[in-house]
Amino acid sequence: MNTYDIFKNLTRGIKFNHKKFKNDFTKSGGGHKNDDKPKSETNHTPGPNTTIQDSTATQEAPPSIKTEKEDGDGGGVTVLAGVELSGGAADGRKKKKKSKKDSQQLQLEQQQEQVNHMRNKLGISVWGSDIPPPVDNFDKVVECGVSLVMVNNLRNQGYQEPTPVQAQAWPLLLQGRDLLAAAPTGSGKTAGFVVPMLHQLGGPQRRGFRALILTPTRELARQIHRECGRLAEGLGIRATVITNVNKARAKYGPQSAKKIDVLVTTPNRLVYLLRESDDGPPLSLDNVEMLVVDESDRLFEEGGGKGGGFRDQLAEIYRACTHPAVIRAFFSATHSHQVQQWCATNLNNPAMINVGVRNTACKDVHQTLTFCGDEEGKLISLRDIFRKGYEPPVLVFVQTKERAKHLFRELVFDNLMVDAIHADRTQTQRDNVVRAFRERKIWVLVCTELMSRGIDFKGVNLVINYDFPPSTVSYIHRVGRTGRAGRQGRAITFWTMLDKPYLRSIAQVIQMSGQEVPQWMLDLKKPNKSEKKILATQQPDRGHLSQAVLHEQLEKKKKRQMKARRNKGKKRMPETEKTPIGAAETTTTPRKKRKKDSQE
Ligand SMILES: Nc1ncnc2c1ncn2[C@@H]1O[C@H](COP(=O)(O)OP(=O)(O)OP(=O)(O)O)[C@@H](O)[C@H]1O
Repeated sequence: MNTYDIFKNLTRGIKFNHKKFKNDFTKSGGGHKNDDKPKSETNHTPGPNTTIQDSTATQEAPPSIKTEKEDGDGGGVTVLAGVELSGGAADGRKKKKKSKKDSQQLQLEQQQEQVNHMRNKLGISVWGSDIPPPVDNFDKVVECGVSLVMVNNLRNQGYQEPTPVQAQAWPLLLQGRDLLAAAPTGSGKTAGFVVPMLHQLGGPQRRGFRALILTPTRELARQIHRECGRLAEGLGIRATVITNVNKARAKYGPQSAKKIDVLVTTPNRLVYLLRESDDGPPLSLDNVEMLVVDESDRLFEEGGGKGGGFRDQLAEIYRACTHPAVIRAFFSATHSHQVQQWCATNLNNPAMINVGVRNTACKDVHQTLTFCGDEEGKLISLRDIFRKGYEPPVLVFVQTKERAKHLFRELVFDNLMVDAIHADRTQTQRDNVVRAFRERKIWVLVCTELMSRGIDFKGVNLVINYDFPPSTVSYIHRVGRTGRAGRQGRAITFWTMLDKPYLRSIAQVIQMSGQEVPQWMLDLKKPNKSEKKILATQQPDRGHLSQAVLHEQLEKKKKRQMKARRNKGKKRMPETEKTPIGAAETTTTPRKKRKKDSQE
């Protein structure tokens, strides 16, 4: 290759600006063709836009290369489209950078548009910085680093794709972000935190508890424990649930606890164990890398457990998780402003996600409100539903454990295969009832608020709110025991005049989930502050569930009174020890009078 060839290659496409470099051009004898120039090249006739970098070279710009004029800027030398070298070189660089930036920006905007479209389709809203796109199929989940073993475990459960909450929560938690997630009942929140948790743990490490899941009830803790087991199959990770604190003390001692990676429990049991002080607490949370609070709004409530409310217990547990890089995740079907505020203040760059319309009932549940007049009317309506034919299993919610007992006694002779679950039953009884209901040995389960949250009974077809729920949050969770994982369900809520002040708010929740309610219910007066307070703090006095219950209670009362009278008779002092008649006044002087007398 001679010098000309080298020069030609180097200056290919370069244009010379005659006007700008006129003087230099004249000085160097411009216009004289180079003698070294090959014949073929000399045949080129420079056109008006043909640029010449040096008098020695004449080059026609290739069609792909833009000329200055095409660029609309008369000052520079164009080497490649949009890139100028001399004259306006700086401008050109800027322009190139700008257009590169523009195209990158455009690409980013297009990607964001696609992500937004996907989120809209899945009903996901997000808050926080750098939220990764949702993973809407299992291939993308594998791309995020989740092991094939775990994805196969998900497929073995019959799951075909992630649910919306999983699609958005998984990539966030896999990145180690703190998270607050709200998604409808039955939308797969459990796997939403269990999958990234198991991924985070990797495999067994014999370092003690490395993940902790808190739930408000023992039943829910057991259920989550079971799900952990199913999804951890083949990973070697072990999970446990605290069923008995006394056994737990021995079981989770310094040696044995090391084998178990995941602890699922209610806060009060854990706090009890953490407070053991003689030889230090029997279990340690120092190695917990992931803390999950399920039903987080419930666990932020002040009341709710022995030894302080849930919130105090949660704070104690939170303090005991001392690992510097602990990931914290809060999940619930109902969003609480209080939890959101707390998370925004106390978590590390938290992400917040919401699926569907906030604080509304699952849209797959067909909901109705039935006026029953009074308590007798409710019982008649209930029997009517059963008489007309129903598809078990059915959950019937009542206000208190006493009412659960009474309704059970009413229904037990109706040939319904009925049982009841409430806090007065022993843990073994509760476990047996839950098992029997899952196995369809029980068709109708009378229950209290205890069963309203989180419990996943497959295929519950009907929920009956026999007693009006105490709040919209309670309503959402109760009716959410049906219509799970995309199945259809039905919920009937009985009401009497006692419930009228609170009818409007429940009617609104039903309307928000896309269903029709009579306009007059929506037009009812809003409960005032004091009514709201009363509803939130005390249950309405509903009287007796039925005449039979009333009769039974009267009988019981009579028996109690008779027994008390008998006991009183037995306790009377023997005749000889009786106070002399004259002294009776002094011994029976009322306390108030005695005090007054002494003051005098
Ligand atoms: N990806 C999925 N595809 C299909 N079904 C799923 C999927 N993930 C979970 N499920 C099923 O959905 C049902 C409800 O899941 P889960 O109990 O986790 O709901 P949840 O959102 O926690 O409800 P709740 O708010 O009532 O606690 C379960 O039976 C579960 O097996």
